[in-house]
Amino acid sequence: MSATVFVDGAAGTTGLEIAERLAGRPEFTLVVLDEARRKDDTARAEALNDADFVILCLPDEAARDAVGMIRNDKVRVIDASSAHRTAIGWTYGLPEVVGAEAIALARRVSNPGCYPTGFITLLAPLVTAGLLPKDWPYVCHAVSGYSGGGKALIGRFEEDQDIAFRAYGLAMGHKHVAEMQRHVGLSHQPLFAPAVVPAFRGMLVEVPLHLAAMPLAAAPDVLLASLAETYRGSQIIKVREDQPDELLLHRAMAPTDTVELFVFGARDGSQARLVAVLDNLGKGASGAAVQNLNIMARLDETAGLRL
Ligand SMILES: NC(=O)C1=CN([C@@H]2O[C@H](COP(=O)(O)OP(=O)(O)OC[C@H]3O[C@@H](n4cnc5c(N)ncnc54)[C@H](OP(=O)(O)O)[C@@H]3O)[C@@H](O)[C@H]2O)C=CC1
Ligand SMILES: CC(=O)N[C@@H](CCC(=O)OP(=O)(O)O)C(=O)O
Repeated sequence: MSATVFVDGAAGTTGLEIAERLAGRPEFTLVVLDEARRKDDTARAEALNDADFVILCLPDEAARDAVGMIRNDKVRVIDASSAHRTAIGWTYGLPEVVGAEAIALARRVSNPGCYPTGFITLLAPLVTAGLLPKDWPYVCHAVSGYSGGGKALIGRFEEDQDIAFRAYGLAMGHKHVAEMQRHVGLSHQPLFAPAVVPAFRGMLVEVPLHLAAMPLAAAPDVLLASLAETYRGSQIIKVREDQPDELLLHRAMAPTDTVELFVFGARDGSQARLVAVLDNLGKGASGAAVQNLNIMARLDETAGLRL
């Protein structure tokens, strides 16, 4: 018998891509509300309580409200918003870091943010292994395609074709900083400098490191070897052992649910640049939600993914 999956927010950017990834999967029966009822709280409450799985693709406040509407304790939730990423009672939905079994057993799973997916997959294993310090003030630069900001930012970039680069988060305190700190286990908040470029999807997340100035930092080749060992066998997180001269994002990037990790090291080992390249709508959102759904339903975790 197939499990029912209600996608709340299915008309949005993330929700649409989850529906695409689930289409044609016999293990699941997809439930979405039609245009007239998709914001009707009575219809939503019914769907939220009737489904085996609920995937929330909503703004944070609406996601919190949706969780509050669930009265049936059998319903299992995956929240794509940032509402519950450091909340008590929620499992952080990054199986490569928290372990798939924790997600398989959870009733409440919070999908990671797109930028934190890059930051945490790069740093968490290295800090846990003691190859980089946890009490260092890390910096994270990142650029994202404009679909990362949902329908509102898509509308803005498609209306104003003159924007070449948008730096933002300039007041600090971006909503992703808390989960970046928590799920790497850092003593200090990272300084996060995000930007948007006029490409629909795709992102590059970078952690530059002054290794020579850090206490107990391993050499770049040791960092690379550790990441390669951590993700050996993963079909989703691929550690690239080469050091290309440049990394490009393309305006018409094909959707992917993979993450590529790079370690660029200075010849004398004094500096390194850790870089993750991913699709904000893939492992950064919809692909991660489907991977977590597969794990929670104890199916092949890569089923329906674009690898
Ligand atoms: N886009 C991305 O790359 C990523 C997004 N996320 C997160 O996923 C969530 C969804 O984002 P995204 O798809 O980009 O956003 P969108 O703005 O594209 O979609 C959100 C959808 O939610 C609907 N909605 C808003 N309020 C309600 C409500 N009260 N009841 C029912 N539906 C409602 C909106 O309706 P309407 O169409 O009428 O506006 C819209 O269709 C957000 O929390 C976002 O932060 C996480 C990682 C990456
Ligand atoms: C380009 C852009 O605007 N990106 C969004 C983050 C997208 C994302 O990861 O969504 P969550 O916040 O739910 O994690 C931002 O910076 O707010």
